[in-house]
Amino acid sequence: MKLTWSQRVGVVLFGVFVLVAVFGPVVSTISPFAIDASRLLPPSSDYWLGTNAIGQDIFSQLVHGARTTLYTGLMVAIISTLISVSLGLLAGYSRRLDPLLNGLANMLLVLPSLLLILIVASFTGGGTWQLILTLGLLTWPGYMKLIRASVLSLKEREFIRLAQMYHASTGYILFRHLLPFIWPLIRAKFVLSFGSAVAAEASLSFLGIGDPSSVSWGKMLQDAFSRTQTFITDAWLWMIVPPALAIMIVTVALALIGESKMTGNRFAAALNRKASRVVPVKEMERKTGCEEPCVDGAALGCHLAADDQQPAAIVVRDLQVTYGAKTIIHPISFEVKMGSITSLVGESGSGKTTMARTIYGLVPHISVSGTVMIDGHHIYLRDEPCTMQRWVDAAYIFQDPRNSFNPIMTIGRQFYETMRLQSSKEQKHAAAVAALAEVQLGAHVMNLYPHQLSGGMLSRALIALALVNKPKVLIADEPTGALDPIVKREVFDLLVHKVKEHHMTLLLITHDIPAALHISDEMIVLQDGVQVQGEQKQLYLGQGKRLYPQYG
Ligand SMILES: Nc1ncnc2c1ncn2[C@@H]1O[C@H](COP(=O)(O)OP(=O)(O)OP(=O)(O)O)[C@@H](O)[C@H]1O
Repeated sequence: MKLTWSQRVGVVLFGVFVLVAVFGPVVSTISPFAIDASRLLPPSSDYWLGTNAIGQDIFSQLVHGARTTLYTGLMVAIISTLISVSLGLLAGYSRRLDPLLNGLANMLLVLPSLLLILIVASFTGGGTWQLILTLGLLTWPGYMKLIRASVLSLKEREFIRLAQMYHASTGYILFRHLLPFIWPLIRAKFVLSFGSAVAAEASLSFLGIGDPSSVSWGKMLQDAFSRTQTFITDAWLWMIVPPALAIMIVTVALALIGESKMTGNRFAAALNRKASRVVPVKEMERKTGCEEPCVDGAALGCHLAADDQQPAAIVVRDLQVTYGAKTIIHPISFEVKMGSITSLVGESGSGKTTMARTIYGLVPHISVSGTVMIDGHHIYLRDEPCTMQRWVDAAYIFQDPRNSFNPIMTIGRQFYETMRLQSSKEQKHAAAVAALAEVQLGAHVMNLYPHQLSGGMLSRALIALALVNKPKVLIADEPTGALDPIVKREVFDLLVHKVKEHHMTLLLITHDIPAALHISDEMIVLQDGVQVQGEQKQLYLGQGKRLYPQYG
């Protein structure tokens, strides 16, 4: 992690006070409570910072006070951060818990926090731990709402939806996929909570709500301000300035460490790259006793294509997709034969992506009616006894390769997560390297992050990722859409070559009509969510040929 100069200043200043808190009480031989000197002595070689109005050593109080103040700050930061993060994650992720947790946070936010802390602290007594708990339990709502908002946006990403679909546990999704994205927020929350707790502890001790049995910087200030001698002599110089300066330096140091440049930029960068990695599944092993599809024509989900009795890899029957009152896909039926290439073409907004996502099971049940089967497995049948294994039975390539990888994980790690056929790390590594070699990428790519690869390399890596589990069916949504024409053609050819080499079934969404006509066994044309047939279809395909001659 590279620190800015201001953060380095913050770390050095804060480090000095941590050293004082740890070693100061050892160096200082005088007890902070001992009253064995004259009153209001100015700084000298015996009493480095002088004495207070009752003859106690101010240096000793300052170093012992550092311990109390920093300990309080640390504990409050830990408690408050833990509560913010866990409640923020739960509220953002769980629709059921959100109203309750968000309502609680809103309620605490509208109450005047200082007044609330004062009331609670007065009732709980003046102990250090009472103060820590009061501050820790009342200062979480602001960041909790920030974390909740981030999770609400992150959970709409493809990689989270896929993980949910394949029954990855909530804990796995929260810790492996969401937590890394909100890590910068957590870091900022911790550092800023620490600073505010130091200031709050000082303020409460100054107001007389603090632990009477321990010494703290706030208590030193309260002591100084309560004596008139402080102001009628020069004593304010050593009674008020040292603790006030210490509080100021520690809070400024923490503010510098937690400044937004460290947190904001990385957070924004992480969030701005839409992370839609493929399948992060832990718990999707095939259930035992599951029938092999299409062994017997009567078996569940088994279907033979009508024309030549070749098994159908994808069966779509009376499929309709509706978002609210809007019908995106009107009832449509078709089949894609095993080992064939079918292209789905149509104008922008005609529903191609919606159709592909629906076939792969990425659209909520509530929006879908009709039947979809992949390799004999129903996609939208509840209580389906034999669930399809994604990336073994079928794989999906998203539109934009740069958006298809999690930006904060190496390519290698993303390969490992999707693998289901290999058990040991060595086997996974070997399979990933072999898949990358198939698309002419070297093994070094495994150690790179997505931003270190060009668009063409990412497209190839995505194809390799799709191939690594040897799926029977591949659905590719404009896999070359974001590339320049030359690389586009190279990647397109590579994809088709690999599909044929591995005898896979390909459902391809593309705007490249001439290329689609060249490679496809079947063409499906969509217009406003309706399948176009006959003369109208030929007319559209003919127009496409003329409009996009560069692809021909
Ligand atoms: N989640 C959604 N909620 C509401 N409407 C949606 C949603 N997703 C897509 N749509 C609508 O569905 C229609 C079809 O969108 P879709 O992305 O499937 O088109 P497309 O043919 O793939 O377009 P393109 O070629 O530009 O990618 C559009 O009118 C779009 O606004």
